[in-house]
Amino acid sequence: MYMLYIICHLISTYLLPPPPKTQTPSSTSIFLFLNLLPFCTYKINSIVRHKTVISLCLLIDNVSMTSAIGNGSLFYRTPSKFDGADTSSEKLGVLKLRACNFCKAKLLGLPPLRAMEASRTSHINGKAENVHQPGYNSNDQVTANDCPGFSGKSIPRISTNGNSTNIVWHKCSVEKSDREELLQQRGCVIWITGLSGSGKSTLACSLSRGLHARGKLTYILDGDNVRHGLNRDLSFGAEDRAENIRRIGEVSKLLADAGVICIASLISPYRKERDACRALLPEGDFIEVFMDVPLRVCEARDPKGLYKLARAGKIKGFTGIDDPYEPPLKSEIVLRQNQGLCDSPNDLADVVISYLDKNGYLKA
Ligand SMILES: Nc1ncnc2c1ncn2[C@@H]1O[C@H](COP(=O)(O)OS(=O)(=O)O)[C@@H](OP(=O)(O)O)[C@H]1O
Ligand SMILES: Nc1ncnc2c1ncn2[C@@H]1O[C@H](COP(=O)(O)OP(=O)(O)O)[C@@H](O)[C@H]1O
Repeated sequence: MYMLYIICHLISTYLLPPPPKTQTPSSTSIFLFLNLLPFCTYKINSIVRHKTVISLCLLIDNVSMTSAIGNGSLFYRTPSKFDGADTSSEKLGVLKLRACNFCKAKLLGLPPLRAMEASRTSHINGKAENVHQPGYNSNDQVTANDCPGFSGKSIPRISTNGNSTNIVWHKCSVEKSDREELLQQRGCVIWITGLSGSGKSTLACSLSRGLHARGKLTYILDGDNVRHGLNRDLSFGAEDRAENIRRIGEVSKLLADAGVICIASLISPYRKERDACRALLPEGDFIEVFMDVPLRVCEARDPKGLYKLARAGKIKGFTGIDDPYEPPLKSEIVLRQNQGLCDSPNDLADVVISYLDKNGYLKA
């Protein structure tokens, strides 16, 4: 068999015509075919399974085929970066785009993406729904949603959501679980609630630092900070607070879907709105942390002087003073003082990290 390969190789190298000067797509394909033919006869059976195909893809795309197969046998010398399967398939015309993606994933050690068929459950309005696409064929490798501009046969489901009419949910074959595998963690929301001065922001920061040190991707949505941008239009009136909570809940959901461990720290004084945020996420992915610190402790801390202003009547509707705070009834984690003393922020963060660890959020 090896002899046969060597003979074919010699024929390919010395007897086949020299590379064409003009590189038209048809001459390119014919020339490539002639040159690959002897090689294929040697290992036609294993070419799909064997790493040869991996090497071929890379070699074809990255380096001159001249050095790979024989002297002057092939003609394209492409840039050394592997920046897209379309480029290589366009140039060579023979290698399947999917094969190239597979090879690239193999070489980079990435797990292959699941087929579209396995991923048709989606969350719409917080409810798991089966995204039904009429005409969807499980054998289709590309759907309209996967490829904008593709005029396939599936008719998407049009829906109405609040004031948004005629909207369509677009799905992509790269899903939450794919991102989680990449990040080696599970996307979730840690929702820290409590009075002003109870230590929400401090805990959020310690937690983020602790998780970051363990190689986990986090992002903090702090009420104060979000009110500097996205929620700058909102006041501290009941309706606006509810909207503040709702928006942060929606952004948290997106971050969790991105695979991130999202840390939301805001007073979020209303139980109903907090529970609505919980309902946006799959079971277990909303972890409520209640900073159960008495008002007198928060007031004694008063790091921003706001309690003083509120007591003096200079701030109206201050939470805990003249605006309500509804403590959670059943949060996953309650952090309270021990014999009148607060644990350090790092110790409190460790409690949360242990919870995440125990419940499998720190691995994919
Ligand atoms: N009226 C009133 N009540 C409570 N808090 C007030 C008020 N006015 C301003 N602040 C400052 O705003 C921070 C709270 O913002 P949040 O977005 O977390 O509040 S809420 O969830 O919408 O209730 C809060 O920050 P924290 O102390 O970090 O909680 C206060 O600094
Ligand atoms: N675990 C803790 N023990 C003692 N003091 C704390 C603790 N966590 C935070 N603090 C202090 O309490 C004050 C309020 O903390 P902060 O994180 O800003 O609360 P919040 O975000 O809930 O308003 C700050 O002065 C902070 O240093």
